[in-house]
Amino acid sequence: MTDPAASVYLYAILRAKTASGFKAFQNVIRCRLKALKMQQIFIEGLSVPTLIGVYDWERTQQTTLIMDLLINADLSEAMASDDVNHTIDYAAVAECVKEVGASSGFELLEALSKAIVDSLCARFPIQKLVLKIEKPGILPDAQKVGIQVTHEVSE
Ligand SMILES: Nc1nc2c(c(=O)[nH]1)N=C([C@H](O)[C@@H](O)CO)CN2
Repeated sequence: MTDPAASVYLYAILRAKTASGFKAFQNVIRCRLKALKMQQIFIEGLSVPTLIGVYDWERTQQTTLIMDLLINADLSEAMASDDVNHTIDYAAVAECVKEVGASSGFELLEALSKAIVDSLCARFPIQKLVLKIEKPGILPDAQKVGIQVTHEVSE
């Protein structure tokens, strides 16, 4: 148990005399531990130039995609140490995504998303990743089209 406050709650449970008191304290602990796991890093509106598209006219030059990333990770060590080496550096994440974009030439956003997810999860201690990829100005009656994928890393 990484949270020092959790031991306080545990002590409180041991002191709880009634069944309802015990349950209430159990719920406090559950909420507290859940909240501690809900640590996220995000990047919004990342421009990623890449060769992408099904049709010939899309493959004559790179398209700039816009990506949002939401990463669940354990940030508690960096919270305590204030050291960037103890967390997932979002600048490094952005660089990794741009590298995949620059070096790939997929037809589908789906295939590109898999390459990005694989690359990020291989390099960073990610628990869960939500990746949204937007392709602006493609359909005449839509501002943007795109996909969103969620990847959970099993323990
Ligand atoms: N689900 C998807 N549908 C489409 C994609 C895609 O990547 N995923 N791509 C295209 C074309 O490349 C589009 O950009 C131009 O029509 C079509 N549909």
